[in-house]
Amino acid sequence: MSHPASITPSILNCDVAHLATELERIANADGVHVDVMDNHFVPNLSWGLPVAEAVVRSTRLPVDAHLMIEAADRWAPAYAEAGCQVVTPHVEATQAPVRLARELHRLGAQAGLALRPATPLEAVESVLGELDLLLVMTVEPGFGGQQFIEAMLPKIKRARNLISEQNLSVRLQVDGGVSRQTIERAAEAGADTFVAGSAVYRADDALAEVQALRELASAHQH
Ligand SMILES: O=C(CO)[C@H](O)[C@H](O)COP(=O)(O)O
Ligand SMILES: [Fe+2]
Repeated sequence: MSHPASITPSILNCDVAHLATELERIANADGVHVDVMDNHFVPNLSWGLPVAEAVVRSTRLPVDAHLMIEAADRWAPAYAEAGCQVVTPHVEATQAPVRLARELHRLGAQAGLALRPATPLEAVESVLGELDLLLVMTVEPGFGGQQFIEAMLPKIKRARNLISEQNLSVRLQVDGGVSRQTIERAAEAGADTFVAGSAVYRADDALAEVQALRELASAHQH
């Protein structure tokens, strides 16, 4: 069974000079998605722990940290300590996903795990039971504003099947190119948690955009 559709806007391309105002624009969202990039795991540098802490302090919404960084085992626990509700390192960047998930739980956070588009689901199959959230990337990680990779839809379906077969309640998140044009197909395929960056922040009325995305997703969930 899917969870009710959650919309978690990415603040990657918001106006960081006005962080508090930008967070108010999405006050009706289900969470805030903070993209951490280290210019090694991905060819881009965004921000790290101090900004994640500032976001946690500046919103009442739960914060999910998407860690596009190497040495995830070394750095991910600090995001749990900073008050992020969900911490999502990449499976390609952790040596010990189970130990890391358990460490995140011990620190009071939920444990996520993300997959690059080219990483097969088999990489997480045996550790799904330790997770609260599985993130299937629908763009190559590194930049906002890219086009949704349609070829990820079968992977989302298989991820949903794996979660059901193992009788788990892991959230299935999609991230990258999610908009009114793509969210229905992602929901149909089995996603229940939707990151949308440019679609929300480029809208004149971000609150209305969040609501529209949620309604479209809900209408297409199984
Ligand atoms: O992880 C990411 C990029 O690596 C971002 O979360 C994602 O790109 C959101 O932006 P958009 O909705 O514009 O694609
Ligand atoms: Fe992200």
